[in-house]
Amino acid sequence: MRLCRVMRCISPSIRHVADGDGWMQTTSHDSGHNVLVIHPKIRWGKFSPSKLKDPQRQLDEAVTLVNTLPRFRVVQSEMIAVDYHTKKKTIWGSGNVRNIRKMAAENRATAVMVNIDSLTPMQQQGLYEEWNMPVYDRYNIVMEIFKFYAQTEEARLQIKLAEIPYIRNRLFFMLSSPCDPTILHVHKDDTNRSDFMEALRMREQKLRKKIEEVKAQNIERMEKQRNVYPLVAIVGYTNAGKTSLAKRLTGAESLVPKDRLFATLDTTRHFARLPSGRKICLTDTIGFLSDLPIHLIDAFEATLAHVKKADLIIHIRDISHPDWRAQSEDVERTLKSIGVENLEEQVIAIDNKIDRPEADPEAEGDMQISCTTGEGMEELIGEIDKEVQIVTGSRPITLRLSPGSAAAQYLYSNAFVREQPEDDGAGKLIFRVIISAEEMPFLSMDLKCNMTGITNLTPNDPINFRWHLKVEMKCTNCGEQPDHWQYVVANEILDIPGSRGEANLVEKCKLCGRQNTLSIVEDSYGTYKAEQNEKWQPMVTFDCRGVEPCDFDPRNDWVAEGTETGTPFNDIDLTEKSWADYDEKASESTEIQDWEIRFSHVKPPGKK
Ligand SMILES: Nc1nc2c(ncn2[C@@H]2O[C@H](COP(=O)(O)OP(=O)(O)OP(=O)(O)O)[C@@H](O)[C@H]2O)c(=O)[nH]1
Ligand SMILES: [Mg+2]
Repeated sequence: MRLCRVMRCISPSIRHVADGDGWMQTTSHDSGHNVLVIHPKIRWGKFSPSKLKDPQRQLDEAVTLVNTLPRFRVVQSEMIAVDYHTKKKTIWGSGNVRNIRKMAAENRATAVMVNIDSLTPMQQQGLYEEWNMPVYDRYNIVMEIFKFYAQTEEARLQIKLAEIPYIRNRLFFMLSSPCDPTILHVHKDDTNRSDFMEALRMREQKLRKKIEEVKAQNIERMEKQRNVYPLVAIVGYTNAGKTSLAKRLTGAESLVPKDRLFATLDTTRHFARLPSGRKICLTDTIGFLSDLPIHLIDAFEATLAHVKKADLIIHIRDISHPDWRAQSEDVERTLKSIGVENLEEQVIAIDNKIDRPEADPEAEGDMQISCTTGEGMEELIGEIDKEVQIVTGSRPITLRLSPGSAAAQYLYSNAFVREQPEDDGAGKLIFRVIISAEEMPFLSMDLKCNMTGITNLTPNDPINFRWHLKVEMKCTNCGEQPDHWQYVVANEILDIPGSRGEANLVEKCKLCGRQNTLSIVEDSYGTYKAEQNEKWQPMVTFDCRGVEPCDFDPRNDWVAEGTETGTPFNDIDLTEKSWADYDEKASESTEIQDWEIRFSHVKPPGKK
């Protein structure tokens, strides 16, 4: 009788399949269900669970997952043993299948959740026929949660992509075994296309393209930010305390920890200042969960790009959870699957919730904390500071600088100065700071060219020479690209508006209003020497704050001398970035070719 009812809906459904393209996964969180949750506990064999995973905890987690959905309510949960594996069409033998049907009826359940990562369409159909009610797996429930709670466009796109392999697999199944698609949690929207597989492929392609764009934007934003701040990502099993930790470290009001699985579905960025004065960009991320199909993680690639690209990853573990070891393994496995290769070096493991009586005293993470009481937080911040210094290659250095110099102001305004600088008694201050090469405000302009018959190429009068540069804004608030040439002259000194400092170039950012400056470092001029021909050689050093040169136009007024003869060449024109002449004394031609410029960070002049 039940079978007949199912069969009656097969033919129209299959016609739909052949006609339409707009296949979607159904969402049931609007209508809701009374759910019977069954965990198939594998008794023995190679598919029996890892010793770290307690089946009762797995069942408890499934109950929490289902109850996370607003209109879903677990009415009963049971563990029912199964031999060897869960691959049979109805998972259990007929006796257990009958018992589950009875249990569902007694508890007035309207749906059953079988706690395995994903049921095959054949199992979903087989169990539906046995129980005559929708059958969910872990994947279905997680997708329902994601769909209900996703807030941003990025999360929604990723969810849509994650559905596609599921829908494709169901549609293939329906071609050979027609059934009501809603049994398999798919339905069709109103659009009609005959080549539905092709339509699905097109949809996947479009989504992938959009997600690639989002990912590229995320990476670009991160790379830009990384130029300024080290990136620290917080990861962990869902509900471990990631958001709580991010809130503790940054004080961000917008972060609201919740006692709910997958409370965070989108990556958010926040800033924190470490004791060394270094500012870091901290990301709170989506939680991990065991036994999820890999394509679901793949689909969240754009969001997880923040983790992959992080300089340091904090893995927070809820050690008050009885299964924290298994959860920790799941997180490490997921990190590896998204391409984090060097867990030992890149990740610090933090044990959270030590205030709870259930906290495992034998947990052996790198540090122990409680986000609720704040215990261990100071040590953790010190550890993050130390790790960030290591990963960014920062080290303590001593600088002797003039009090009003641009470099001294750079150190102050970027909070590198943590202790009062000492007066050296000769008008300079001695700064002791922790800084990485990338954060140095000094940029060397290096030249590589091929010179024939000449040496000691240099501007004719370096301190009055016009260094024509394209200057890029580096202030964090915007990313203005340069479109014009401007020049700096060492002898032309400008006041920095609103400060007592001076610089050779002052540029106010049109977008953020910040005064950015560039100065030529005194006596930093180099000459291009024949002995190092075709090798990078420094020509001048710039002190940059908020701006950086990215191109140089040599123009004219350069000098050099014959390599063997010392013949002076006093008016070399490099407008074409090449030059040719003749050295009478040596009876040979002289040339400059293959002109190339690069800018590289260097140690500050005056470093002790
Ligand atoms: N007792 C105690 N509770 C904590 C601690 N840290 C976090 N919590 C609680 O644990 C729950 C989950 O915290 P969240 O910070 O939202 O966890 P999450 O890892 O961001 O969770 P998802 O975003 O859902 O993956 C909240 O109710 C927190 O108040 C702690 O150290 N001790
Ligand atoms: Mg969270």
